Amino acid sequence: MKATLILENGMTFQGKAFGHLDEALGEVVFNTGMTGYQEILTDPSYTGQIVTMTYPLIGNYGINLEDIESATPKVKGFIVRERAVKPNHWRCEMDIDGYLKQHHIMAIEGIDTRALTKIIRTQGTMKGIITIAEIREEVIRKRFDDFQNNDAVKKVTTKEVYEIGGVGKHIAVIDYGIKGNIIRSLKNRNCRITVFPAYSTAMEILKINPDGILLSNGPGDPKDLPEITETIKELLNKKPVFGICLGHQLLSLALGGDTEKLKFGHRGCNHPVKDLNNNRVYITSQNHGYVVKHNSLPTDIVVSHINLNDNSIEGIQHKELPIFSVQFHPEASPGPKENDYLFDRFIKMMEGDKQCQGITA
Ligand SMILES: NC(=O)CC[C@H](N)C(=O)O
Repeated sequence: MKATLILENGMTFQGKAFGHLDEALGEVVFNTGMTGYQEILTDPSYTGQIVTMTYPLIGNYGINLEDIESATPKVKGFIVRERAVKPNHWRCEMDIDGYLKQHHIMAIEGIDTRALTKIIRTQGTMKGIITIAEIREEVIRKRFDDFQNNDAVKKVTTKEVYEIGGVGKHIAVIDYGIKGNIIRSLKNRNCRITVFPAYSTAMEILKINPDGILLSNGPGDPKDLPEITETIKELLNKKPVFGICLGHQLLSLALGGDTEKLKFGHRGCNHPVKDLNNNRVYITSQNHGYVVKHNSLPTDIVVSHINLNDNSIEGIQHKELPIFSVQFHPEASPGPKENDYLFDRFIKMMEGDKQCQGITA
């Protein structure tokens, strides 16, 4: 069945529908990962976004029910150059078409994703619609004008507090739309984990007397979450804090910093980041559209990580207190696993290891 991708700038692309045959409206972003489409589809940080994959063949190893980052796909829509119709892998349980159909996610294939990515890179991230219908110009305009994504965290956060047993450090994890591998990374380190809904109060969180607090990744603009930022302010100074992606952005706002939107974001598995603690360059997994602004942070905070592609801030650390955060994904999934040393750093920090606590530049 024919389908059209309509961009906010008026450009259209013709392709073929797959997955749920209907319509999807969202912010069009691109991901440069060559593999990892399952993890990408199910990463809650993509809530409200239509993801286009720059790698030209998607779906070739099919879908299994292990490599998922949350129970269901969270992308609003999916764009590929070519969909593999006959997946082949020993763990493959179904094909991508059936999977997206089952979860009502609209997708389009046959799109020149290279041209589309170039448009986004030059003009910036913009909204888009994928549809099998003919929609009138005014209706399209109205849909774009009405589109909002500021309640995305509310949609994906856990509704209830839940606990995962363990004999190690007790971590209060605040779920803004958490990826499964963050939990697995803590579990692998024997942590006892209590997961809280995004809008939990500082009192509720501190009541369990955790050894440390992890602020998770999540969708949307951190500035749409002033209440959460206030809660984080109340947590600072009380417990060691580790923030990842949205958690890093919210922590930065709570510390008095500022964030802004990147032109087209960072989404992929091979972004070079320098850890200024040890001067090593790591290859990181990324998925974000917002970033902490340079020179916006108070003097007791140092920039600990820098993106080597565009020099943007990739991590911060408090000079005195056990507080640090990164913009990229130490839990990988998809992408290189070489950054999971940061979970070890968090554990050491909770054990009172001062060396992990702030760099003196
Ligand atoms: N992965 C994330 O946590 C993304 C953070 C935020 N939603 C952004 O796009 O910048």
